[in-house]
Amino acid sequence: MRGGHDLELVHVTKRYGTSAVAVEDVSHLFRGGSYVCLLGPSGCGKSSTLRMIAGHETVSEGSILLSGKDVTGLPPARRGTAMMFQNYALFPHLSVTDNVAFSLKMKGIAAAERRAKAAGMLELVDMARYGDRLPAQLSGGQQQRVALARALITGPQVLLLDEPLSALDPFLRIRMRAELKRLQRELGISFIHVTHGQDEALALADEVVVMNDARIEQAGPAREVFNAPRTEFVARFMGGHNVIGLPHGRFAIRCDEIRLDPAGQEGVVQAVEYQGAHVALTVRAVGDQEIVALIPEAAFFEQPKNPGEAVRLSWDEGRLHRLHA
Ligand SMILES: Nc1ncnc2c1ncn2[C@@H]1O[C@H](COP(=O)(O)OP(=O)(O)OP(=O)(O)O)[C@@H](O)[C@H]1O
Repeated sequence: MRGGHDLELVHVTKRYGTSAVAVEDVSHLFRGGSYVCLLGPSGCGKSSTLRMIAGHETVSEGSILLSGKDVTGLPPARRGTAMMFQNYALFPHLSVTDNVAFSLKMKGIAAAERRAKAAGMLELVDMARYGDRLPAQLSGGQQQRVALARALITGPQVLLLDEPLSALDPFLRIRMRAELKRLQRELGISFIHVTHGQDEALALADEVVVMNDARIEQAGPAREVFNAPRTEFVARFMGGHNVIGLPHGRFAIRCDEIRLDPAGQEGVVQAVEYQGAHVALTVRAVGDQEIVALIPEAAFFEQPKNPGEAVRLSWDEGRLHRLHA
């Protein structure tokens, strides 16, 4: 069933000039009110997809529907979407309030109403005290909140975020991540968030859409994409998995499903990496395959292993996921 503010891509292709396709025949339904992360390596077509949804880039073939209405040819301001850019793109000479109220001014809304609405939005992003400052007088995280308020003031059904956290330091990134999720829940609109980061996608998304080479490789709930990668690319890109070649096919298995077991397969430790809660053991096993075992740290330090040592590994056959080409 197609709900209220579903966004649908129907056979969408993007070509830049005569060069190769950036997005190839992508069809996907983004459910209204969901937090979706578009994830994939550099150049796979994430930003192009987002920019086409926003209307900042033309669609070469196919169509984009929002709430069942074809918005493919509409200008950005008339689609019901809003975009928050990676560099925030704030006007340096305008105060925070005027930046947030800018699109309302363009629409001819009276000054008093603009200021009231902007104040409400600044409240929402916890920036009410900073209305009179200029962007240069704010920290990166604060500028980002202003950019969010500026995008949200148009009342979009879908907010598009292009790598919104990439300019922040790791500590702030985790705080803003929680903030984005809270906002999305409170507003009940869809967020489509482009990221390189697997952790970020897993932490935020109701749905993870993994792109590779201009196409969607896998889409689904975060837990499903992580636990049951369909292809070798997804298994490797999401991380946390081994890809193992066995006589009956190629399989993925989570690194934390591999255990040290005196009755297991033989291998030689190549590397030992302390990761806090776990220790990652890289082991060269049968057939010269590298297998990473994540061992809980207490268990590891009961019987520590060093590079060059022989170990034995095992796993439950039932935890193997067959990979498709
Ligand atoms: N304006 C443009 N003109 C020509 N080619 C472009 C343009 N924008 C993007 N491309 C090409 O299209 C492909 C997809 O680019 P896109 O920016 O959508 O990828 P991305 O997944 O967002 O990458 P990144 O994570 O590095 O931002 C790339 O090969 C890129 O070089």
